Amino acid sequence: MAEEKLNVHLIDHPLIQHKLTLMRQKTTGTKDFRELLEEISMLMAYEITRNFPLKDVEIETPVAKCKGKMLAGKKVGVVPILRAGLGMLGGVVNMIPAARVGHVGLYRDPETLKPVEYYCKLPSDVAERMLIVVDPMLATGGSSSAALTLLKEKGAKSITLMCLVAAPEGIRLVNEEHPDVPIYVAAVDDHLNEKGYIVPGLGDAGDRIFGTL
Ligand SMILES: O=P(O)(O)OC[C@H]1O[C@H](OP(=O)(O)OP(=O)(O)O)[C@H](O)[C@@H]1O
Ligand SMILES: O=c1cc[nH]c(=O)[nH]1
Ligand SMILES: [Mg+2]
Repeated sequence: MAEEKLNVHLIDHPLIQHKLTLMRQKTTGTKDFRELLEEISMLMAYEITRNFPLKDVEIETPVAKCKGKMLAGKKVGVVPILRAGLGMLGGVVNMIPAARVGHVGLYRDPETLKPVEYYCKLPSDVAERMLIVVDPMLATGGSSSAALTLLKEKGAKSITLMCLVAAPEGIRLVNEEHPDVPIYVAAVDDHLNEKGYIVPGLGDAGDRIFGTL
């Protein structure tokens, strides 16, 4: 992938790599898996928001008046892709507590690997918000791409996609269908297997988060 010009950013902070390795291990149970995903999501949100614009404000401390900085610009919306995206929601909202939350429900048909939509509820001002779409797994890219298409149909203009583990196939598809959407990932894995699972990946994220294995 390295030589291609792709709209993808790897967030490979040592804490994230360590926690992701723990998540990948098949012996890691639901409680730890969920906690680690929330912690990584917080760290990724911290990185994604690094270039958020600031404005000067005048404040008064208990000691003196002074100038400070506060976030300026567009308000944020976080959109988890159900179910597994819910595992990343808490971490992002911890970092951006004023964010509104929309939900897009999609599952991947196990035979065709195509996304099937079953739910959509978004903030009414979605066109004015900077949306962060979260889903731990970007495999074929079908689910994320369908979610981005749906959000654009509903008026979204500014979207970032944040995934934990991606396959090169998924990055390529989302880049092709949504070149305007930057993708942030904690790892780019090797390939997809014949069932569309990311290799080495971490298995079925939704099942590991919710204990439905
Ligand atoms: O890139 P793709 O090939 O579309 O695969 C990735 C999708 O598959 C998983 O969801 P799943 O269908 O397992 O639903 P779930 O979150 O309800 O478990 C995952 O959370 C993504 O949404
Ligand atoms: O590896 C994969 C691929 C799709 N969905 C998952 O949860 N894991
Ligand atoms: Mg699943």
